[in-house]
Amino acid sequence: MSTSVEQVTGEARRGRGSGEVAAFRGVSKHFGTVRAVNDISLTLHPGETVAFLGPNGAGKSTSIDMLLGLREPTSGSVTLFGGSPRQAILDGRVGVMLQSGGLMPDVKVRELIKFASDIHPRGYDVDDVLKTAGITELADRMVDKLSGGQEQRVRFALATAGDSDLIVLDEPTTGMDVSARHAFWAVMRAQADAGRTVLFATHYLEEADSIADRVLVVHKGRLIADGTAAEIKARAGLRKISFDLRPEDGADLSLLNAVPGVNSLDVSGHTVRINSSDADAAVAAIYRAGFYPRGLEVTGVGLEQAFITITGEQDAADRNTADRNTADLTEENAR
Ligand SMILES: Nc1ncnc2c1ncn2[C@@H]1O[C@H](COP(=O)(O)OP(=O)(O)OP(=O)(O)O)[C@@H](O)[C@H]1O
Repeated sequence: MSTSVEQVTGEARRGRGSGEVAAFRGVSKHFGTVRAVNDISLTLHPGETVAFLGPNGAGKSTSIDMLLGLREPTSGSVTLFGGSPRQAILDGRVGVMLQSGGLMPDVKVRELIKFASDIHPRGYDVDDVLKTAGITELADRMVDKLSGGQEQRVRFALATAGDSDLIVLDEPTTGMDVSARHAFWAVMRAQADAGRTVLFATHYLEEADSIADRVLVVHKGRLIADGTAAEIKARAGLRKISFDLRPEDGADLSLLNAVPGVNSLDVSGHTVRINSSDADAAVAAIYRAGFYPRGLEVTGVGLEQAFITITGEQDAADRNTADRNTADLTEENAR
């Protein structure tokens, strides 16, 4: 089953503000022959928490750079709050946490945040920012003596300071330990509950699944899915079937290879796990083949499996197109 942006779309915006925070209109960005971003159109609405997912090199950072006016599109347009990204940033409407960019050294955390407040168009209370980000205990530490995870938390504090309308985070939890991540997402939820729009790129799919109310999947520069995590999981069309087989039931495991709709099959000890695109047919076939499955469970797959399926389908579709083009060319040359 192939999944298109049109199929997985729209529903994520239910109940959200109808205004426009950001808009990409037919945006492409090429670096020489590399099509880093390829004809992306999308709108972010007020109050959405949006996860931006994609394999390495998919075009997430390039898209974020264009959203923030750090790079110009090769074609198409990007607007923030109906105007230019640069203007929105000058107006203090955007809080940002990027992957790169060091913090100012030789100052204490409190001094750094005070300095950032002094130059921020909206200004803010330093103690409030420290408290909100949960880093009050780091206030008197030297910035260049922070651990990687602590530095991430300070960068996050700067991104959330200033009551901006949009917070953009590029892989914000990289380098954070489990408890720091939990604390981080608790703060993020509060930010989203306060009505701020949050866009974050991540490779941690379980974070996207539990935090985001809208998920964008980019692959090879194209937007290939846009919906809630539940919609994307459902559209991947997969169910997970698991059961145990006892040796005394005398099952011939090779018969499992003939079960229809099997996307992946894993037999470990007596436990069988199947990812299936047609769980009903698969379960019926398992019984028909004479198996006696114990503790049979059919559940939905996680966002990670859905992500692998959707990006894999896109790769297969691209290969088919390339094969067709080669065949057409060969035919043309033969004429
Ligand atoms: N300045 C540049 N010059 C040339 N190619 C670039 C440049 N910046 C990015 N690219 C290429 O554009 C593509 C998209 O890169 P991008 O950094 O946007 O991906 P990403 O989705 O953020 O990846 P990751 O998850 O690895 O951070 C990649 O093929 C990358 O090599």
